[in-house]
Amino acid sequence: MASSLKGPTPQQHDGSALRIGIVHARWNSTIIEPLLKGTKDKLLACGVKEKNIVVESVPGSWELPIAVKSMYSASQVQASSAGGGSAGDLLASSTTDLTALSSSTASAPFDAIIAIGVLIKGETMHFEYISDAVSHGLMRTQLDLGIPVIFGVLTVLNDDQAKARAGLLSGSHNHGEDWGSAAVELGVKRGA
Ligand SMILES: O=c1[nH]c(NC[C@H](O)[C@H](O)[C@H](O)CO)c([N+](=O)[O-])c(=O)[nH]1
Repeated sequence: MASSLKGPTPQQHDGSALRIGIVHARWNSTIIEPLLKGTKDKLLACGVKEKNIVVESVPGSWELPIAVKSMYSASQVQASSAGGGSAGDLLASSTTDLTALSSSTASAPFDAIIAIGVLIKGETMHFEYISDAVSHGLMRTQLDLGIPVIFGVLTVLNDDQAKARAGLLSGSHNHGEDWGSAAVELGVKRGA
């Protein structure tokens, strides 16, 4: 694969005080799983504590914006009722369904939320409509809520493009790593 000028220039930031949410779709799970692993591994490498990473899943990418909003809102409600508290040691890391969030996740505000999905072009216009709606929905959610929402949605034209961006092909890069870095950077800068 020819080398490209494209790609982020990540910065080094200390994520040890951050609380990060991850919401991922279950569609195309053979691509979702390595993306999720790459994201989590990068968060841990940046010092984010395992117990401060909360993971939830939804059926597909269409549900990501509302799931991000629900994750944010549930943590805000719990944080206010529990008297706030730092991101510190208040959380149990768990892979929970969205409905379980309000009961199972301890209270502390999120510093950033990462939305992960994989949209692969099919025969119809379904791909275009979902891609457009989800990208605009996630952008609106972060601006409305004032919390960084990292765009971790692949919109690809075929399976090989998806595999390449999940780091599954020889010499390919797992884009989840970039999303983890972005979440830490924005989380740190937001709290600065
Ligand atoms: O995450 C995805 N959801 C997809 N559809 C499901 C959609 O996101 C919703 O979950 C569903 O429409 C129910 O609301 C996809 N396709 O249809 O191709 C896809 O490629 N990726």
